[in-house]
Amino acid sequence: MSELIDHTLRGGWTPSGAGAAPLPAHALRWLSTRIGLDGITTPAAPASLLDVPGSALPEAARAELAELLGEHQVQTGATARLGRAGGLSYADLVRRRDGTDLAIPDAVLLPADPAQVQQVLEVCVRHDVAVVPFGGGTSVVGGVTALRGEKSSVVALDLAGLDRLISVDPVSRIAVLQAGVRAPEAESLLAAHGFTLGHFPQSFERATIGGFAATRSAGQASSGYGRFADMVEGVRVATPVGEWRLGSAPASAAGPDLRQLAVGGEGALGVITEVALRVRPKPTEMRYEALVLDGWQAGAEAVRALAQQRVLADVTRLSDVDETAVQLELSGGVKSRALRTLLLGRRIAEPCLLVLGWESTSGAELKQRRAATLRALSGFRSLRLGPRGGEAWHSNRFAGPRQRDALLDVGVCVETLETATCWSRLSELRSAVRAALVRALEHDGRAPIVMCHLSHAYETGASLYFTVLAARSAQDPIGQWQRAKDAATDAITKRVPGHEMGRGTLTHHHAVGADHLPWLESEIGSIGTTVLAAAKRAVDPTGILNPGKLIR
Ligand SMILES: Cc1cc2nc3c(=O)[nH]c(=O)nc-3n(C[C@H](O)[C@H](O)[C@H](O)COP(=O)(O)OP(=O)(O)OC[C@H]3O[C@@H](n4cnc5c(N)ncnc54)[C@H](O)[C@@H]3O)c2cc1C
Repeated sequence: MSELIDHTLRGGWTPSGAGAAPLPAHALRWLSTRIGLDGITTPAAPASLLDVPGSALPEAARAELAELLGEHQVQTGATARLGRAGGLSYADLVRRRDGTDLAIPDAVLLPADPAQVQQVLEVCVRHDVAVVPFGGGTSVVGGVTALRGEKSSVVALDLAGLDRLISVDPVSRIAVLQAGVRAPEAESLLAAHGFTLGHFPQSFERATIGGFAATRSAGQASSGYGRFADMVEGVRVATPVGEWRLGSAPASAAGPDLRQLAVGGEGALGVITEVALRVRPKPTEMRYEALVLDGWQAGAEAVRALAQQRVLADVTRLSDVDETAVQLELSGGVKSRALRTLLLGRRIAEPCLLVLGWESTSGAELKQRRAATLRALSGFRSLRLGPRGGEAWHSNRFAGPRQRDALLDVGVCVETLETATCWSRLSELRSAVRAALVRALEHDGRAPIVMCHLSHAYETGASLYFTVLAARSAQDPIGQWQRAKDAATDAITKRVPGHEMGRGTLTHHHAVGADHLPWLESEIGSIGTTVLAAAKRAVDPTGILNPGKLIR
């Protein structure tokens, strides 16, 4: 296991925590002035100081599981259990820091292969033990919170042992990977065969193949490679009623696509043990560059043009004026001052950064695709910054979680949320969510920083991803964020007059988990929740799988 995936490491993204990306002094000063930090620091509590209740796993179940997996693969010690006590949302991290309200599993199970996963489920059915499938543990929606539901004990089923590349079919370009393979390992296993998955979410360093499938994840290069769900050709799933394999051809009309019960099933409808994935030749050529457009509306129009003319770059990411300003402020220095002067000279009043990235195995093809993208943008007033801005984004693309550790350390409430909608409602949705977040987090006359970007574009619409920075409430840090999240989610799900749906989706790629569950019916209707409950009864009749997530 690499250091990065040591699950006992829940207080920081890497072993060096905030030290991995310390905030420069100028950034801290600026942040203090903007959001008013009052010096609250909450370092992550060492595991030894946390109160961990004894394991409630019945001895008969523990003994049977130990016989099946081996004594070392059934862990009931405090450190192992704390390491799987929740995911990595802001609320999870705050709880982990002050050690309160942690839902701690009674044991951690470490099966070695799909057959053992199937047998574990059979034992857990017999002993009526709840099972939380655990991949990289990077869920930000309470997906891996160790809820017991109606069961008296709950185990975290850690899939780290399912870490193999099973096969590569270079002719069909399909690779079969086990569910516990983490993204960096998946990329290096595939690179040995000349392939890539092209799935690069910000949680790349820690998240797993099974987690990506179970949550319908989307990576930063989704415009080129597609969302994770688009890559899934087939799945092997362990369920309490037996093993289920789905996906025998690239397309099928044999009824509804039941693979989608696993892809997006969030561990409530089965444990994914293997995934057959479409892979692509590993690119040898890359070009990243940045432009600045004037105003969100113009930027969104430009990305819509790219999507509808089908000339999107593989990475297409538009920051709104607030996110662009923060990026400039935090980078500071001579270069950012020079850029501000340049923007003023070009009369770009509301700079919105657009990062574009193309990847290919052929220089000529890349050139052609880049030219098509830039041609489609020629009707929009923009300032071309060239490769430097794009390459800077590319080399820092996984730095966000490290910076979050540093922000948490200095008392910032830092959290993100995401949604998606069609182009005709995109700006209305952005304004409504932004306003809801600002209202909910305004305190003592100080407004929070609310930033937004668009990083997944489709012909019919796009995603919106919000990042919030506010001074953390010393008395009630979790309630402070929960009220803001509720307000934003209400704004997203609110019915639009004349349109029987909400303004946007509850979640574009973070999934439902426990946190979004109260709003799910507003999106899929009571028929939708009944269908999901019926599917669950069919595959998990005693309800052991991931209680309280996705399905009530
Ligand atoms: C800093 C940060 C940045 C992030 N950036 C992105 C991003 O860019 N794009 C994105 O899509 N998401 C992002 N996420 C969210 C998260 O990384 C994704 O949801 C990811 O897909 C979860 O993978 P995981 O292996 O960590 O799954 P986990 O967190 O372990 O589990 C997630 C859910 O899937 C279930 N599950 C896990 N493995 C299996 C399995 N084998 N079978 C059945 N169910 C399973 C769990 O029970 C849980 O409900 C981010 C999270 C963080 C903390």
